[in-house]
Amino acid sequence: MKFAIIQFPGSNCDHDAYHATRHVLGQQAEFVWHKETRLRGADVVVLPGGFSYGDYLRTGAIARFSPVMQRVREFAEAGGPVIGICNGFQVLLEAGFLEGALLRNRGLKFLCRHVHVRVEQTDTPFSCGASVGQVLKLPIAHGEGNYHAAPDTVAALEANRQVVFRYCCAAGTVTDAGNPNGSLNEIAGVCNRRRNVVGIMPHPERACESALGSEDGRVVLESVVTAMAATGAA
Ligand SMILES: NC(=O)CC[C@H](N)C(=O)O
Repeated sequence: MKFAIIQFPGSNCDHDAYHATRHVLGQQAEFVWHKETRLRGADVVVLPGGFSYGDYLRTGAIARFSPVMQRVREFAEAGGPVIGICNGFQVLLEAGFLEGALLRNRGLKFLCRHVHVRVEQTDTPFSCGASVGQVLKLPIAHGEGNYHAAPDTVAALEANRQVVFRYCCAAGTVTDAGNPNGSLNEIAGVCNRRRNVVGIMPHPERACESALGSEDGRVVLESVVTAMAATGAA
């Protein structure tokens, strides 16, 4: 199975995503420069974390215009699995693949530490290997991770079960104490209505080996390998 890892100018978690998919999961992985207009037969698209275009204007606001994004849109519209991690999540929101926005963190500080998220939904390609209520210890590294949306949008996301990951405390209780950045409803990750596009603020690709302090992120990437194998893509 092949992962396409999109590289924007300023991406800095592209190599983490490559390492996790290629070396930890043992899958094929290829970098795809943002100016390219093909995805090289990829089965999964990863928009990695970083500071695309230096986070100028707004995070993800310039990257959404990169030529490759048209191809990513077609891929997603055809049902292909797409995950945006951190800055990738920001790009997906700016590009309108997902609803809402990521504001400056409550407290206005860049946060770099481990947090816990609870898996809320398992019928997405990036969570199908987990169980509902499973708690994952994952690192965050962001200045703009404060998920926000209009009240009716948040209500619709909840009603449609599009909140896939929620910040929680280590025991799995969802409270403000486990919310690092002020996100509404403790939202750490959402999916689109079709459920094939997922955005997540913490970094599962940086939590795939015990040497990094957690292997809990593996289930996110392994899920899509299992999901695609079931379709015959592997
Ligand atoms: N790790 C990242 O992807 C950084 C995210 C983003 N540019 C921010 O600081 O909000």
